Amino acid sequence: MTTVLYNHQIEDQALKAEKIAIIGYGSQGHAHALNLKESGFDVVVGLRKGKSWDKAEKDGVDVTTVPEAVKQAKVVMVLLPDEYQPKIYEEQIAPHLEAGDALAFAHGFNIHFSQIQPPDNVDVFLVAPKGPGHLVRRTYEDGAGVPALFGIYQDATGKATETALAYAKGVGAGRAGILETSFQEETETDLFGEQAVLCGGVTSLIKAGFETLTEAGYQPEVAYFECMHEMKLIVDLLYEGGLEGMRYSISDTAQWGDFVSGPRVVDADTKARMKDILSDIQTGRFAHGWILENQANRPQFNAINTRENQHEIEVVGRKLRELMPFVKKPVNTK
Ligand SMILES: NC(=O)C1=CN([C@@H]2O[C@H](COP(=O)(O)OP(=O)(O)OC[C@H]3O[C@@H](n4cnc5c(N)ncnc54)[C@H](OP(=O)(O)O)[C@@H]3O)[C@@H](O)[C@H]2O)C=CC1
Ligand SMILES: CC(=O)[C@](C)(O)C(=O)O
Repeated sequence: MTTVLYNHQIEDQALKAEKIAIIGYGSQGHAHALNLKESGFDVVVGLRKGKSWDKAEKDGVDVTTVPEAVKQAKVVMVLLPDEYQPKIYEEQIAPHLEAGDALAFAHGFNIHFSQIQPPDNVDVFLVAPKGPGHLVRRTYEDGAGVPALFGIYQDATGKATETALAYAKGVGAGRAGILETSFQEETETDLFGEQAVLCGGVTSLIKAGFETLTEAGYQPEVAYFECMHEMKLIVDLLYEGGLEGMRYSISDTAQWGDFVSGPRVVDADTKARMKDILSDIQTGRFAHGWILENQANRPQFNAINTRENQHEIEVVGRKLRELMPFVKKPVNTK
């Protein structure tokens, strides 16, 4: 596998001579389209009429229908929700792919779990920023970048790696680092990370801590500041300096608490359950459940989402964030 690459190691003139279609303009789509455009690439966005189409037009990017964008482009980056990709691919993308085109993804789910099976005569690659799309955009605007993984599934032209690296540079990843992976490794590690650590793990930990404090009679506002608001500040220190950097900045009292109480919260049983989660991903059990949930029109997803949005931490948090103008507005209010 290729070592970590940066802008100075990546040639992008060939890709700059081609048109890139970004299919979807959501969290990742808007970031890829705007970052690539500002990096000097020729971008067209493929959408349906609606909220994203209006936003793309307002942002000044070239927007058209999905089939038209595919017809115009040499590289087609699919940034639709994973669960919608197979149907839209079959109906609106596949019929318009030509030999020598490139089909790209920011997550390997549908290729790895064989929900999309591309023709043999196109390149298929992955450029997966390791961060939420809105921060891929915000970081780029700040002059920095979010690291990305790239992977090659199919190299029909012999230039798939050159194209993928130029694309990754264009979205800003070359300012941070670009690491080679495979569709299997990106898919399985990304699903594991978002379930057991980043999203599922952290939100469960935050809610459990908040509930422990409020059930003990402490003010919900204090519990919110302790368990949710300060989480970003601690994670910022981890982002900048790892465990050592964070521990340098917190008190020795907090560091001792970290050492003696942390292992009581996350213990060997937790790690055993993490291995079960990884097994569900590797065997396809998770993917199968997600595909069925969407085929049934998301009954569990919608019920849990409603319940989560009504959790006391959300009620308290919305009230407090309204009082703190410095807290950046949630991405869904832009
Ligand atoms: N969110 C993230 O930060 C990350 C996401 N990824 C991957 O990126 C890909 C995109 O995810 P994400 O950006 O979160 O998706 P979002 O849900 O944020 O955005 C989806 C986009 O697809 C459009 N869309 C939905 N249905 C259709 C349709 N039928 N025809 C045309 N356009 C449609 C939506 O437009 P409309 O307004 O019309 O609904 C919207 O612009 C996924 O593969 C995901 O796994 C990878 C890394 C991180
Ligand atoms: C931001 C990211 O990479 C996630 C959490 O895996 C996702 O949104 O898919």
